[in-house]
Amino acid sequence: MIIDGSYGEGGGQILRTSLSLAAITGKPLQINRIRAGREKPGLAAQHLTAVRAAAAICHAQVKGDALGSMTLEFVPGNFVQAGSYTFDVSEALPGGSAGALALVLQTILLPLALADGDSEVTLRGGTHVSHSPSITYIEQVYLPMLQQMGVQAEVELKAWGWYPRGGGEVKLLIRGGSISGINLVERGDLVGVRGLAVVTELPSHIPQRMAMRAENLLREAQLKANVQPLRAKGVAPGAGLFLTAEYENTLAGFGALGRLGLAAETVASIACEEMLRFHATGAALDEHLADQLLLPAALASEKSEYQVAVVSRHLKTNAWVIEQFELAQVTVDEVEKKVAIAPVIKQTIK
Ligand SMILES: Nc1ncnc2c1ncn2[C@@H]1O[C@H](COP(=O)(O)OP(=O)(O)OP(=O)(O)O)[C@@H](O)[C@H]1O
Repeated sequence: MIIDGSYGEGGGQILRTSLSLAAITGKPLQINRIRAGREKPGLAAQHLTAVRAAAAICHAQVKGDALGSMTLEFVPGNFVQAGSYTFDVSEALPGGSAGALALVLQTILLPLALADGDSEVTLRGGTHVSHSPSITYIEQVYLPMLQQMGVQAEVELKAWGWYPRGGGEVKLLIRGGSISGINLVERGDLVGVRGLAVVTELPSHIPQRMAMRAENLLREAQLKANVQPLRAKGVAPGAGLFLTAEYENTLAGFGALGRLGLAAETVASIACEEMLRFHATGAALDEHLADQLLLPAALASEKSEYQVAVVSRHLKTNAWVIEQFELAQVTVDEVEKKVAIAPVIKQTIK
């Protein structure tokens, strides 16, 4: 299988989806022009860790696994082995890295979820960093939605890791099994919004102010909201506000990260505005879950269909990668914003 890493979005997701699918199907993979669409193309610490993690679970032989590399050859050695693994993003870069460990987690989760046996994975790196799912999103939104598809996995946050220091840690438990399809065309009524306003190594008035502003903004919009302030220990200062909207049939997640010079109230309003924008669309899935559920849906034993808030370039690019592996037919209706996934060749899995 030869994949053009510059296709569409031209980002890291093409690499990660290809790695997951190569591990699952056992198909040798060559990927060229990796992250050609990005300012600093090639493998960064997070991507290199994902390559090493995917290789470890299926004993792959790898060429091109170096920082900045734009080509990779990945030849799986055997079927994915459930077991105990540790992957550390900071080891991929001299001086450490806050690369998003959620993206490494997503690369190996489905291969391990389809393997025989249970796995326990320790991941170290950034837990809450921009342009990636936070571990709070993984815990509150992504894994519970996967659970609706029969995937049994849970994550525990052991240490917070923010940009630029990283130093976070999570433990992931996965029970091997199969994946079922999902139908999420109707999201149902809003049950409520819950949130976490968190800081590490910063004064307690910051999470309190974030939580209060978020609750006020959401209540002004007539939404039931409960946002908990939390002051935790960490290796460095960090702050963020994370919201989960629970609807009758689905979950959606939003967040904003604090930084020096950004008022606590502003962090809260950025996350709330994102949530309210999504709520107004009436859609079942948030923009990010929309591209992230494609892969489990393609690996499921039934068809899936869902309605999304935004048909993003990430979504269309991920659909293209999945189709290259001939595992599923993905139909994206850009007018109705509906995505239909019909898995095709089951015998290539396992
Ligand atoms: N706020 C967020 N919440 C949940 N998921 C997110 C969020 N921001 C980004 N994501 C998800 O993170 C993934 C990012 O993929 P992308 O291809 O941009 O890769 P990347 O490895 O971060 O690399 P690159 O630097 O190449 O962009 C996508 O699945 C996207 O939906």
